[in-house]
Amino acid sequence: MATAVQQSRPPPLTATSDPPPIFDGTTRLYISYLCPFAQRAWIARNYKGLQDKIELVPIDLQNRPDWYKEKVYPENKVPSLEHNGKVLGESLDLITYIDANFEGPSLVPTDLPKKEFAEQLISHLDTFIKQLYTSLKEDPIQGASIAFDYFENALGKFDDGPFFLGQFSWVDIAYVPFVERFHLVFSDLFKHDITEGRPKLAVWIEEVNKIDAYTQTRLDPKELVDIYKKRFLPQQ
Ligand SMILES: N[C@@H](CCC(=O)N[C@@H](CS)C(=O)NCC(=O)O)C(=O)O
Repeated sequence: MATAVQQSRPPPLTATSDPPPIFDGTTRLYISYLCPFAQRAWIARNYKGLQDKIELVPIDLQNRPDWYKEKVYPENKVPSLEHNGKVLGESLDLITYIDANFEGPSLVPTDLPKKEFAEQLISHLDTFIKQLYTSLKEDPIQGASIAFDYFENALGKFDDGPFFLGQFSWVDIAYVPFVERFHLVFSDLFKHDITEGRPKLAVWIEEVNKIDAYTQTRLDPKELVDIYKKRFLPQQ
């Protein structure tokens, strides 16, 4: 696996941090390093090579500054994007917004069959995520099997590359934070390898891990597993 040098991560802003000079014309992406939704927008920003055009502002959600809700984003969630005097939210909207409003390689296909398949996969996201989180409380292997069989099958649709639409796109970005988490969590907590019997998923994971725009956003595996252990297996 290609391992790029980890870019330095600014420390998260907390309840005692001053706000940045909001609406001074700087474009800012507010994230939390732990949030899978924020990770999507962060990957899109990196993939398009916008590191110098979109400033990353990490927030400590457990110790959130009041000014974030009051001055930046009344929804009080991450991610949000401050751009041209406005603040926008919702991770999937932010990926397509960043794609449409900034330079860099395109993330949304124009080819009709791919566009349509992308919509189908994006509308399946809520189901996919729910299946995985529910499985942790019920039957992990069964839940993983339903969620990742769909994934494996979807990867067979286009054969001009290892990703959902052949080439890397916003669909891969939308799914990858959850695959990262559940690949590790199933392996560590339940000794279950989600790639077993799913060769396309195995290649997808391998290929996505060659993309710096993504690897720069990955969580520390130990921290990730600890968070899930505490949340889902409190007795251990
Ligand atoms: N639908 C939103 C979900 C964002 C979201 O739930 N973010 C969480 C962190 S992972 C958050 O900010 N939670 C803070 C809160 O709910 O108070 C998106 O896709 O951007």
